Amino acid sequence: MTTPEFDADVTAAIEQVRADVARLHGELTRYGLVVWTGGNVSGRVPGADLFVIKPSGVSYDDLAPENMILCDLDGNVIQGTPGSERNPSSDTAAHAYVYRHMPEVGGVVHTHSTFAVAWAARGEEIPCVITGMADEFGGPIPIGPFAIIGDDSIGRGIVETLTGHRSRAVLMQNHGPFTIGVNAKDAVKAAVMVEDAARSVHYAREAGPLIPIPQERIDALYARYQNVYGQGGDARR
Ligand SMILES: O=C(CO)[C@@H](O)[C@@H](O)COP(=O)(O)O
Repeated sequence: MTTPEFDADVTAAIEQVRADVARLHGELTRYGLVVWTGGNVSGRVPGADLFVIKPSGVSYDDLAPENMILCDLDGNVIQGTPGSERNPSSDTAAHAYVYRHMPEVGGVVHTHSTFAVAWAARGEEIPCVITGMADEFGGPIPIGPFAIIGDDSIGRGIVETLTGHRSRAVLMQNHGPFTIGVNAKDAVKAAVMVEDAARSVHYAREAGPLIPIPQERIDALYARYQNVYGQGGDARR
């Protein structure tokens, strides 16, 4: 089998995304967002119609840049590249669909984080009742449709739900959260923050009625957080 040739810039970009995606899977376990081999992270390769995703069902302890899987935007594994001997993630078609239809997206993450999955099991969006949600998601975290795993269904549900929506997270009904970002790290951050919001709002609602935040306040909080919070060189600026 021949190894495909990429120019120097694309080759360097592929290596960087492989390293980032492999390392970022460790953030899912660090924040308790997955058990066993559940969940996955992918990253678009800048300057190429390619993305990198984890191999299916491989222990997080064994993930490394060289066993990440390089795919085209149709979700086809690029044969002859490192890792291509394994099957890609179960959700490869979903990630690929998002990359094809949302060109601004550079990273996609899926987890089975407990509280977000509980909201997904009820098919209930998470209301925006804490400033942390206004900051990070600019409003409620929406529910996406029930979708079968393995074809374009999940990806179509993500794109239909998040296109034109401020949220970078969607709770796919009966399944769990998928998040998007300008890069893989940004999508992982959204996965961490959606679980934090799901947990806080769950406990708040258990204890009593939720106090809504006026829309103009949500808008102001979101604008500040997206444009002022952090450092000027942050990826989302
Ligand atoms: O949710 C599902 C399957 O139901 C998958 O995302 C999860 O099991 C992770 O699968 P992969 O190891 O990425 O193939």
